Amino acid sequence: MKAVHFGAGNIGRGFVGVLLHEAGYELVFADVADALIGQINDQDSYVVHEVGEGARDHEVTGFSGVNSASDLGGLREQIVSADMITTAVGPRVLQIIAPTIAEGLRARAEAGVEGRVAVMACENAINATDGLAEAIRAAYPEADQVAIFANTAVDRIVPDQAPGQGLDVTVETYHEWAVESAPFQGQTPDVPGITWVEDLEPYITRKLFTVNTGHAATAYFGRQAGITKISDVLADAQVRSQVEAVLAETKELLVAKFGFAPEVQQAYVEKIITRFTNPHLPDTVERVGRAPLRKISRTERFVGPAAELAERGLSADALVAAVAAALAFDVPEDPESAELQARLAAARGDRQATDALVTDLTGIAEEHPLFPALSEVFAAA
Ligand SMILES: NC(=O)c1ccc[n+]([C@@H]2O[C@H](COP(=O)([O-])OP(=O)(O)OC[C@H]3O[C@@H](n4cnc5c(N)ncnc54)[C@H](O)[C@@H]3O)[C@@H](O)[C@H]2O)c1
Ligand SMILES: O=P(O)(O)OC[C@@H](O)[C@@H](O)[C@H](O)[C@H](O)CO
Repeated sequence: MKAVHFGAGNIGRGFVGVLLHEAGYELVFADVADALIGQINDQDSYVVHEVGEGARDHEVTGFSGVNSASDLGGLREQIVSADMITTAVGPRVLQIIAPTIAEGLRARAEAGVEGRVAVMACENAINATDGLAEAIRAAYPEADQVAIFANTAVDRIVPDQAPGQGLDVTVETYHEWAVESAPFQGQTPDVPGITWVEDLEPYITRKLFTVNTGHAATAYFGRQAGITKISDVLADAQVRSQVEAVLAETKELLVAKFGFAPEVQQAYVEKIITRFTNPHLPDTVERVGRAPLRKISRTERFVGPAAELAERGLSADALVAAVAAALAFDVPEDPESAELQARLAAARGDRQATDALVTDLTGIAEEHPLFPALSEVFAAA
């Protein structure tokens, strides 16, 4: 069995790669980072080091790399003979890789390969595979004849890796990979690390609006407090209470929307806070806060739940405070942070312009009940 995995970064090597290797898959990493692909092809193995309680090392072997920008022929060949295609490239990159996957699927159909290849986007976004599938179908309308598309939710904290570590990856012990089973019609691939679920929506929404909402709030409030390491941030009593207030709001929504028992959701929140405070995990507010434009967008971890709370007449004050902290995320090396700061600077002092920015960046229109609160924080930014 062979899996082609797009994105040989933290989650690619430290999560999807190791679970597929342990399920017996040969791995082909596709990435645009030439030096990384060179390293992958030079090495026979790498190690995934878990840190924290119950940690152990996992050796990954049986992999190769293909440069998906410069070796389109090689990539196409790999897709023709793959049993699975996974991605961990970032939600906004899916549109970029879709035409390449479409080409591979077309070649697969032309070669008459039997069996459909499973395509699963492993990104922090609701229904990421649906978006990828739509873009693939736009380039190759017969894609469903050769591929099965399934949405997933992936959860494992994998920080940026220290330079000089080669391909080895340091990760937390915890991991969860939930995938919707329905598209496979009873024939789900045999991957012991995957939890198959009939309805993914509660899983992915709860993951995004608890783990990622809490994580991003920790990063933005933590950076404002001048703290760099994620595990240090929650030792600050004020930041901790801000993060807890944010998670109390998303808890209220998740309990009301999906019927999770309040005590079960509270236990989930507490477990997640323990994961954030793992002192052995070298994670930073800059990594966790990366791409703030994506993180304050309409369906994402702050505005997504805040909008639904406001529509239900419930408070979203803590989430709005987290958006305010996100607007203060000024990290010039992060392209989205640089763009955010430039756009805020251009609008500053002009209420019409800052209000227009609210709608442009968060997708919240003037008539929405969340608009007045967002209007205030954008005007103050
Ligand atoms: N790191 C985590 O803790 C974590 C956990 C769960 C989910 N995720 C999600 O996984 C995805 C990847 O995150 P990450 O932390 O591994 O990021 P990363 O930056 O470590 O890895 C992304 C990789 O994608 C590659 N890439 C970029 N554009 C590409 C393209 N056009 N074609 C092929 N490869 C391309 C990059 O070169 C890089 O190697 C994101 O959606 C993220 O939200 C991350
Ligand atoms: O990857 P992002 O940028 O969507 O979010 C940053 C972190 O919150 C994220 O990578 C978490 O570590 C991960 O989602 C945990 O499962």
